Amino acid sequence: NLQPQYNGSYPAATGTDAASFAKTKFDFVVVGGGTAGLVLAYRLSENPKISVGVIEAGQYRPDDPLIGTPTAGNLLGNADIGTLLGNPTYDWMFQSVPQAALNGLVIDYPRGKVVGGSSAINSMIWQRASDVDYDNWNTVFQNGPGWSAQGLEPYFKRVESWTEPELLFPGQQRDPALATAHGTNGPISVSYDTFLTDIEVPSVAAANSIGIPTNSNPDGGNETFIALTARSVDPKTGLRSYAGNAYYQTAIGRPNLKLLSQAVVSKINFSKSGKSGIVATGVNYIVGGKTYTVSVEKEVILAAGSLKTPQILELSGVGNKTILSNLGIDVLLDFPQIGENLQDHPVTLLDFKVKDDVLTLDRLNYNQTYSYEQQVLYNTSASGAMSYTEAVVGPLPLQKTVNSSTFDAMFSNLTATLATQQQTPIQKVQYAALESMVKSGAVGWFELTVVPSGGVASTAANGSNYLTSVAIELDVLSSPASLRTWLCSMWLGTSTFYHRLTSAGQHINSTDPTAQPVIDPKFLEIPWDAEVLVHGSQWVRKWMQSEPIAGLLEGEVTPSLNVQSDEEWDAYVRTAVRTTNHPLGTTAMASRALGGVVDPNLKVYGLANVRVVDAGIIPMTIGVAIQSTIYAMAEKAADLVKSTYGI
Ligand SMILES: Cc1cc2nc3c(=O)[nH]c(=O)nc-3n(C[C@H](O)[C@H](O)[C@H](O)COP(=O)(O)OP(=O)(O)OC[C@H]3O[C@@H](n4cnc5c(N)ncnc54)[C@H](O)[C@@H]3O)c2cc1C
Repeated sequence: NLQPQYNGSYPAATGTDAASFAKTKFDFVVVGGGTAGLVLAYRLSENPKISVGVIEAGQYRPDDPLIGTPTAGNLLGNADIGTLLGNPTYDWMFQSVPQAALNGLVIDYPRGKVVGGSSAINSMIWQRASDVDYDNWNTVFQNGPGWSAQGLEPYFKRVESWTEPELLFPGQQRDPALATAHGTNGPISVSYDTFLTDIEVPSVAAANSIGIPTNSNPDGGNETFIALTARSVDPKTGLRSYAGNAYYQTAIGRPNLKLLSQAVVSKINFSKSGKSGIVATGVNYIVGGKTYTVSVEKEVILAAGSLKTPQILELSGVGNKTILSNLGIDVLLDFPQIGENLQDHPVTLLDFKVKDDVLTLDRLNYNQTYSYEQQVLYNTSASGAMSYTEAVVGPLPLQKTVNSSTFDAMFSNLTATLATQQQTPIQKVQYAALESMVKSGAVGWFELTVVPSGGVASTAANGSNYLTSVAIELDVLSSPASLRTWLCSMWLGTSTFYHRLTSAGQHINSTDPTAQPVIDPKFLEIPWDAEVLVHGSQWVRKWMQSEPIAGLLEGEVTPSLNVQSDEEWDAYVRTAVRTTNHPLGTTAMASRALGGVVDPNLKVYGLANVRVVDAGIIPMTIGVAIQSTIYAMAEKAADLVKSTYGI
């Protein structure tokens, strides 16, 4: 059985405590030691004259094998060493409110609660979106050319230490442009799987056989089609490379950087309005039931994630005045857009039983000899099944998965739906951008992924092998329509992502800073979203029925071939939707006129010295998984802060 390799004790000390932290003079206080927060902490504290304090609710767990070992915490949900998701040591374990369009289904929202944040618990897929997604931040959301594909490119590179792939998928060429797209000197190690199960290559070949080509350079500005995806794993050690070890641990000795773990920030304190807005003077945080206050000389940087940063603003009196007044919170700044515009990538899973002699990761769970051999291999050479992360991703243009009459019918339904909706200014431009993107066929609308194990969409029978295919909607219209989807596979499984335009949001309904906010992604409230998932799931079935993957499968388990008509698929999809864990947009970076919350310098409108740097600032879903984008944004944010103060 898999055993943890670490014999130290948790939580590890970070060299400060609640009382001494409160007495320290900080130029910057970063709220949230997660993905973006630790990039800021690392970069700002490069200057020894600048003092940086980070407050993180979770524990500091360096060298934790559950975080470090790629297959341990996520894929092997039933491994003896435990799981990351659904484990309160690592996960806030949020849940959505019952979803009206999903017959009251409640969606689990895992979020990292540990030094490193969600980068410590995520699936490590490392993708960059098509240029148009970033260019929209400049043109559509009016943030200026610095926020464009070209403006962000140096920051994507600054994050990465990229190693080229050893293995190639069917149809993949060695493209020198893939290397040019990546950086080689940054903190995060970016590499490719060196171990594959028996599932990936036949899956890619099957996609090729039904008209989906392999993209040899998905990171060079065009994300579309099937590719060998990069991952945030150090190829030398086989360990997850994340904000905790790549950024924080390498800066931990700096005397001007202090990180207080296991402390929950409850509010920002403000003084009277200055010339450029209301001035933050510091933050309150709670440790062991006691509230402490730390003051700040220059800025408070909120990096608590898209589901927590709005909560802290609202608890501090900055938000929708009706919500705040109802809770007895003094309103400092009425700002109804805070916590709105929640967007996410929904996903639907299909799973398939795989023939007994075909290798999937299930073997690690039911065959102790194999599991032991693989652990030895991992410990001695950082390779083998324990080093695996999902390798096959494919953001597909909608036109590749539905025929032109279905495409046209979907659009006329969408137009009819939108005609009945009142759209906010930001939703209007989001919809226009999404319409133009989907029609161009230049971006993925749903993404397929193959997960070579079971137990995700249905309960795995012991000793059997599975694959789950995932259909993820990528571009979703939040408040009226969801447009883009991601399809994945793993026992070969399927999931879906999308760009959404619904008045989805997340707000407080309690003054307790430890209470979870009300999270309402409003999944599938726009019929378009359900249609995308239905057609995406149907496409995944067709894919899995194509050779050479079909020959490895015993058959479809979930939803099963009993589901055939569009109506049956629709009913299935509404029971099966989950999140792919990419909530964003709740403090959108956009012009004030559009209803943005932060300006292009990431400063909250109306506040003199509070910035937000986390997934919440992304104004609209992008066509890929979002971690590399968040790291790049945070690197750029550090430059913006430095240039503000000439440091
Ligand atoms: C299960 C899962 C799988 C994912 N898989 C992938 C993937 O494969 N590829 C990909 O690209 N993306 C993936 N993502 C998404 C990606 O990891 C996240 O979007 C990204 O890490 C979020 O970064 P962030 O800085 O916005 O927030 P986070 O990294 O979540 O950081 C927020 C931090 O703030 C802390 N915090 C919150 N509130 C408070 C408070 N009041 N006081 C003190 N601290 C607080 C939190 O504990 C946390 O550490 C996944 C996410 C999850 C959860």
